[in-house]
Amino acid sequence: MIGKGTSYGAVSVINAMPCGIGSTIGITLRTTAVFNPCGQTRDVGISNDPSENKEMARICVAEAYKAMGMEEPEGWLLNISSEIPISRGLKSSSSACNAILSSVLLAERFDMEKVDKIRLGVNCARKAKVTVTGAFDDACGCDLGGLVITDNRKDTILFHEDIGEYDVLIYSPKNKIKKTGLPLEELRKLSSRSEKLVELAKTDPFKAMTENGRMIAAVSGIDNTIAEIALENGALGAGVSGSGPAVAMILEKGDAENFVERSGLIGLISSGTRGVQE
Ligand SMILES: Nc1ncnc2c1ncn2[C@@H]1O[C@H](COP(=O)(O)OP(=O)(O)OP(=O)(O)O)[C@@H](O)[C@H]1O
Ligand SMILES: O=C(O)C1=C[C@@H](O)[C@@H](O)[C@H](O)C1
Repeated sequence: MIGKGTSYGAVSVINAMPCGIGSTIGITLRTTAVFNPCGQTRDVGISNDPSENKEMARICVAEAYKAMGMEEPEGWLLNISSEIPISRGLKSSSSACNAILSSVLLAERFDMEKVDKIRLGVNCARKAKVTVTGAFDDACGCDLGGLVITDNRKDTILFHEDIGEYDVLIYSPKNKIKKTGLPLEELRKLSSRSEKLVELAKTDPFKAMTENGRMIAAVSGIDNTIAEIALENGALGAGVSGSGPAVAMILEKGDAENFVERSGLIGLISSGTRGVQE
């Protein structure tokens, strides 16, 4: 049977690299994976970025079969298609892990608890070395929606709540930032400042997002000017997402079009918050 899995994107409220606790807001950008166990070769296609590395996708398929206690078939076809640009800080790898695992489990008609599937995806990302902490915060934001705060050292959810509907605009430059070569030592020095944002995120996630973005941008040498322009023009929160270079902006529902006119910012990706999914 052919299996089709779907997951979504997320933007950062707190980057987990400094203190191990991270937070995200789920957004509506979508990733789809279609898995077909057939033939004699194992082929991966990433439609939105064909030259990207396929190792993580292969690991997801192998780990899904291991988790099901089944032998991986000799041949299969996997195609992933995503609205999320890769390696910009927009949780593309987490979303892809979730969608790929869902597609394989569905193809084999195998039931797995949602959070167990998310944890399996996080371990695939670790194995593929595309993450620093495992990014359980990102993976939960992508699959569960709403606002999540997680402890990535234990892969546990500390907080999960709906935040209502907002427009989300994203500035996603052409350059990619990979997980190798990040200033991890400098980022870890932000640990106590980052811990203070955890309580703030529960009551004012947009302010936490703004503060986090300023902190991460300063230490990583990423340009946060777009976020400051967005805030001057009425964004409720704005900042570098993940390790960048993308900048996410949260706006009142229905304000995106006027915001673009007011701010003069162009070439933004348009999305919205995604409500809590059980
Ligand atoms: N849509 C996708 N399909 C298949 N593999 C993907 C996809 N997105 C990411 N990957 C895998 O993850 C790697 C990129 O991981 P990286 O962590 O840099 O991206 P990201 O998840 O977009 O970034 P961030 O964690 O900062 O949000 C790619 O080289 C590829 O192996
Ligand atoms: O690779 C990681 O561990 C992470 C990547 C970024 O998206 C961060 O925002 C996230 O909190 C942790």
